[in-house]
Amino acid sequence: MMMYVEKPRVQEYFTFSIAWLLSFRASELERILSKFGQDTRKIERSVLIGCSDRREAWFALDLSLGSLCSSDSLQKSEMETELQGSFIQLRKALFQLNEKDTSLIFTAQALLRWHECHQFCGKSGQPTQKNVAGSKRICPSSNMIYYPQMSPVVITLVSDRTRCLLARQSSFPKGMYSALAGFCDVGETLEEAVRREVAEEVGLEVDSLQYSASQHWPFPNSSLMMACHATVGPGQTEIHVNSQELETAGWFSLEEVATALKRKGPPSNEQDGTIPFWLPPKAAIAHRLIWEWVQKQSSSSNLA
Ligand SMILES: NC(=O)C1=CN([C@@H]2O[C@H](COP(=O)(O)OP(=O)(O)OC[C@H]3O[C@@H](n4cnc5c(N)ncnc54)[C@H](OP(=O)(O)O)[C@@H]3O)[C@@H](O)[C@H]2O)C=CC1
Ligand SMILES: [Mg+2]
Repeated sequence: MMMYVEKPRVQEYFTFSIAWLLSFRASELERILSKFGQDTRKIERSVLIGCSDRREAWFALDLSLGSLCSSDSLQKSEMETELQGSFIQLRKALFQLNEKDTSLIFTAQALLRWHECHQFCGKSGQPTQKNVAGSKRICPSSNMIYYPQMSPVVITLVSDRTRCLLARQSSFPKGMYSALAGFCDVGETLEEAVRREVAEEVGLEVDSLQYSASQHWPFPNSSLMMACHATVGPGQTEIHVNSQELETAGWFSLEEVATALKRKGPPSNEQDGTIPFWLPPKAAIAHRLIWEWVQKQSSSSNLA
């Protein structure tokens, strides 16, 4: 993926690097596209993702190898040399990006993927056309207008007031645990979705819940993550893991969670070959929920 900044007259472009985003002017991007045998009109596929403090409009363009050049690794390394950066999987980049860049890249990823998957009108079957900003697609044949969609998702950190419940899906990186998450069903409120998801995934009945914060999340498609803290009553802590949804789940103490929170990214194996458990990066709202819980528990244990 590559991003660029558009000023009223001058354009600059960004590309993913290992630790930062690089910027290029429009003329430079045109040169790069030409050099790699690409049609410079591909710039029209870019989407508006934000604007700088100096009121420069920022656009993003997908330069991933699948969309731009053949998958041969020579092209990839040539492009990395040309751009003086490195392609990196977006999820891995989350451990290195700051909050502002993460938000820009999440928007870019979500919008670019949405356009890629909504090329045709569901009513007429005809091709749809992107507007300049990329905020919608229009079908000239049926006049249908399509706007980018987001799915509402609840994410809940359940606590029994002394421990918190963390779980892992088999698709998570080895050793990583997170809070419980799930898509809201049509017709559900946020509160109903939290209660249903917690009951479905670990068989617990939530007795109180408190909203914390929200986050846009672009994996695998655009979601609006709504994060909550929930508690279960004493004597209501027996977990029944739904093995179709989760690999495992368990209660963790304040000390265990506080230690895991200090680990930055996947830790190395212990001497016996096991991996100490670790938590999602700061860019994920799960991290915030867990951090908030640690803060609250620490201050109440200091008061005790
Ligand atoms: N930012 C963060 O901190 C975190 C974000 N997440 C995100 O939360 C999201 C939900 O978590 P997850 O546990 O997977 O959700 P669920 O527990 O709801 O399980 C996923 C299943 O829900 C069904 N489903 C219902 N509606 C949708 C929809 N709109 N899109 C896709 N699947 C749907 C699918 O089932 P079927 O196959 O039967 O159709 C899918 O396999 C994920 O996108 C995940 O990346 C998760 C944890 C942390
Ligand atoms: Mg889930």
